[in-house]
Amino acid sequence: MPTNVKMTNTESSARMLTRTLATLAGAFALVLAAVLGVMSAMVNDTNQLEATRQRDRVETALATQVRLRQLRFENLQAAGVLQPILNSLLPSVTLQWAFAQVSNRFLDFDGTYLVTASGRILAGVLHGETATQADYDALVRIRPDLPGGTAQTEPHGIGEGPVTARLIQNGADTVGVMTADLRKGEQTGRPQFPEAAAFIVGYRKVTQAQLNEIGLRYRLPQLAVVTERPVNPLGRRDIASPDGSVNAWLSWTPERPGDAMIHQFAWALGAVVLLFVALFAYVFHRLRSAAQQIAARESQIHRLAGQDELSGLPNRRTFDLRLDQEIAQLGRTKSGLAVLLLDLDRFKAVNDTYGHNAGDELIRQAAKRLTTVLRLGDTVARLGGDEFGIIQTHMEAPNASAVLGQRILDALTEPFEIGGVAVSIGCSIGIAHAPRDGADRSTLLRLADTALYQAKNEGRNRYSFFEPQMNRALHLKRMVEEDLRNAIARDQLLLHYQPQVSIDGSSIVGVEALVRWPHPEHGMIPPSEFIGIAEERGLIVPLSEWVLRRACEQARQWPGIKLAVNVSPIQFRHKDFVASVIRVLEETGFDPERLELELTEGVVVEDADAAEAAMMDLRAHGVSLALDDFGTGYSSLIYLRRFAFDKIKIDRSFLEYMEATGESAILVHSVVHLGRALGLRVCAEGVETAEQHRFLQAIGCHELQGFLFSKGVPPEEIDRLLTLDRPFEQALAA
Ligand SMILES: Nc1nc2c(ncn2[C@@H]2O[C@@H]3COP(=O)(O)O[C@H]4[C@@H](O)[C@H](n5cnc6c(=O)[nH]c(N)nc65)O[C@@H]4COP(=O)(O)O[C@H]3[C@H]2O)c(=O)[nH]1
Repeated sequence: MPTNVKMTNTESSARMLTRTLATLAGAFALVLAAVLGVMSAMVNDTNQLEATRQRDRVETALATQVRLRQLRFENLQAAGVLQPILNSLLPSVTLQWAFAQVSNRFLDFDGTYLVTASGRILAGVLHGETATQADYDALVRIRPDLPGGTAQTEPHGIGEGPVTARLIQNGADTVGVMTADLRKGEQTGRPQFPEAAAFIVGYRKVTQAQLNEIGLRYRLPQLAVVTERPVNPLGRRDIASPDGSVNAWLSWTPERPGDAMIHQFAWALGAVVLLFVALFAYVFHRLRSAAQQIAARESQIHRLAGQDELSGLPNRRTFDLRLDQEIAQLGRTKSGLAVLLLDLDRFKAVNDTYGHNAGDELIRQAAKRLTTVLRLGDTVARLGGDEFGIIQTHMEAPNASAVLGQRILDALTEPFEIGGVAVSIGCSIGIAHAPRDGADRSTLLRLADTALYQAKNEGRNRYSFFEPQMNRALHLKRMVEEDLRNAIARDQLLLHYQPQVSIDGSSIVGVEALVRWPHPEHGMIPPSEFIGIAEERGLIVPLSEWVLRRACEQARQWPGIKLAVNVSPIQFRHKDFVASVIRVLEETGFDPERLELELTEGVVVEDADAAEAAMMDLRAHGVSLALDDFGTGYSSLIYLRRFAFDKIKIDRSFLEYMEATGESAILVHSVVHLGRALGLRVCAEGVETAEQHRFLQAIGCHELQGFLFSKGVPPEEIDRLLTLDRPFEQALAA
């Protein structure tokens, strides 16, 4: 929000505190985030490193298994056990026997085969028994790169040199298949001929017991073969199926030393965070109390200096002192002085709409403008809220305060820019003169206040001078207000009802409730004299609720006709208005379809959106709406279209002048046509003559109301009229 006025010290202290705290909180959050970030990175790195190591250990474990077998071969060769089998062309029975000895004693496979390079078995042992070519061929189907298989490649897999192995998933079984190439290494000197033994092929089914043992030895927790792919790539190793696809995995649970570390140090970390929080809370507390002390001292200084903190203007105390001083000077100079009391119009609306900061800014800007319109020696003070006081001194010319009043109005009606929004307000000013109206402070202030009240009543955005009759009028109003309050509380008001009649005058289609106040001393007071006061003095809401409740109770006994009730704009704008109507309808059991609320244009002019919402709400509950006094205000077509009234009531002033001026007749004619075109019912008010009746009937008006048929009458009279067949026959015949 742009601010042209210097910030007060209280504000600067508060802002300083907020900024310091924000910086502190930011630094704290940064340090904490950095510590947590570093720790998390460390934990991740450690976990990752260990997982990679584990992965390597799996490969080592598998390679070691192969290396173990290779060593055995080397030992067998070194011991000369293999030579006789390989070099001599033994008869097959002898070869089988010799090979069985070797494989049983030195090789721990489920099946072992001595095969030629083309895959023919020379000897074989399967589970301790003699194996056949078919047994070997079954193994070749699992691993086609074995001698005699369809794959063209050399046997390969885990391990280097003559002995290699592979893990294969065959159905539900995991099998380790190993080949030892007898042609490599020691055997290279051996004579080669096609049917010579070229490979020893062994296979073994992998069991969980073996995996457990390997897992234990190589620190690979839960090492197992699984058929569901483990998510963590560092916790699995593919096991290919014979066709090359991968549907099984060697899986283990990677160890997470980083997590273990964090668990171990969690308490220490918690303690550090707690320490930081405690430190932050302590600094926060110290800073806040320091700022509060500064603010309290500053405001004390302001008060002692007689200054209003928000606006920077003198405060009420200074204003009073200066006024006393100026009044004391009056006798010595010939010139008078004026006291101006000023209220900002619509200040509350700005505060409510844009918030308190906007309200404060408005006060500051208004204060600044006020100081610019004053002459040297005059005083402007902020008396509280949106109220300002001005002492105008050295008034040689009697109209000087009118000139100042106008200057103030001009200055304050210029739009203000608040938070980038142009805000228009106005002000009301009450002026009292000394010594003419009074010569002491309290009298002058009271009279200026009376004049201010008058200015507001006359429609705001104006200045009023105090005049002696204002006192009397005010006194009268206060008296009426008091009496009216009592009359409502003691149920002393009455309702009269004026019939609304069908266009041919034959029957009553509705009644309009009209409030009456039989005053014990002043007799019957008409509503035109007290509704305004009730609106001004905040009595309209209880009064209206009383009227609606009583009308609903009494009209319950008149089935089939409408009940029209007047609604004051102030009452309508009350936030609980719709709720109170619905509540009264429920409590009295009155049919909402029979209730018609008469609204004036004033209702919709000020806040059209809120009015529309309330009207929709009422209509949704079945209540109908009539636009009263049509023709006296804006008579805007827009209202008729937008607000979906059910009925318009042509103001009685039109009928009054109809006979005198042809123009009124044309207007009435037009309004009836307009109403009909918009699909509304049209009721003419103030029908006093049979001629008016005939005219309205001829132009297509729907309903009539007026003294020709009946005045507002007590409910008993409506009872009687409703029993008659053609209640107004006589009146119409006259
Ligand atoms: N000269 C003449 N006058 C006629 C004729 N027909 C009706 N009137 C008068 O015109 C007024 C019609 O009410 P309104 O326009 O709503 O005007 C009403 C309405 O605005 C207000 N009012 C009355 N009762 C209530 C109420 O309960 N609540 C509120 N908010 N306002 C009310 O006071 C106004 C005046 O009410 P009333 O004095 O009862 O005056 C009534 C009625 O007596 C006629 O043919 N000739």
